[in-house]
Amino acid sequence: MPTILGQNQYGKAENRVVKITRDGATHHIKDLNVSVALSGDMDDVHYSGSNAHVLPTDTTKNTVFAFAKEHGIESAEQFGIHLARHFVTSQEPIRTARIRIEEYAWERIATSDGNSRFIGADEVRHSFVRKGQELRTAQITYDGERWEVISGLKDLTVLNSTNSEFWGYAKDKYTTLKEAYDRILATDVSARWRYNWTDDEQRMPNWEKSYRQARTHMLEAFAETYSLSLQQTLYQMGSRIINSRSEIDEIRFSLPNNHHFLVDLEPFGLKNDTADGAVYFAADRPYGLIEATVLRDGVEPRIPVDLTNL
Ligand SMILES: O=c1[nH]c(=O)c2[nH]c(=O)[nH]c2[nH]1
Repeated sequence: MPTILGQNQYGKAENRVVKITRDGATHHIKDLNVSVALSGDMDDVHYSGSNAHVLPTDTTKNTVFAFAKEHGIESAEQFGIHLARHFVTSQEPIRTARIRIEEYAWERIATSDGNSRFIGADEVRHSFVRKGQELRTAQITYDGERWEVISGLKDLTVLNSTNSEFWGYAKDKYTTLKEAYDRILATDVSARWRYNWTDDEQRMPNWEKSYRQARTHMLEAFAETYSLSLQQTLYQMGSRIINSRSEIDEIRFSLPNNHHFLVDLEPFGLKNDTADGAVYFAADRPYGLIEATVLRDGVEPRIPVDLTNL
């Protein structure tokens, strides 16, 4: 049966590019997922395997990161126009470039209520929380006598664009990680906290207020901690809640380390360091997974170690 080639396109999909621009202590973030699809005179590569017209998908990926560094990301539209024009005008066989962009929206971590102990909105200008993501959870158990209430949240995505380091760790012959003195710290917070309320209806906590406050304390501790490891930040977040909320005795966290790697743009003559306008590759896996319980001194741990069982 004779066959002919129909519509075809190719490129690198889902380039996760994060750009941090610094305006003094105030940082700005652009977080995009960029997919490139190129089409044109591509019969030969399909029919005979000749790659002469094929600009590698790897190159399209590099172009996305290099353009983010060199030309900036004013808007998804402007960035896409720039890329599409480049591919079509620089490679004769490429007739059409389709750039699809998803943009993740972030907002600054700021004080939500007057009585929290935040250090002042304009002092922490490098801390962000992803918009509209998290899920609130609750587990209530009653045996006819006593209650156990475990509340929590998951997928609360937060990011500090500075004030994070990681160095001085154990090394063996398999260690290749470079010590970091200024890195992005980002995680999707999963947390479960257990209330010490068990029976007295009169002394029942205000669940709505308690949730709001716990969330706020968590975000503030994340933003305010100068972090030497995600483990240290986790402990700060947990102890802030235990110390500020007398109704909560125990909190367990599961924190993926959402790695952001500085892209090596040296081959394109572009210096890419953390000083300003740094471009990062946001990797999705594998990821570090940091988990721990923080307890009020003297109480028994009761939240299951594996939060997926809750
Ligand atoms: O905050 C971190 N904790 C680690 O245990 C770790 N391990 C690693 O490779 N990077 C990091 N970062």
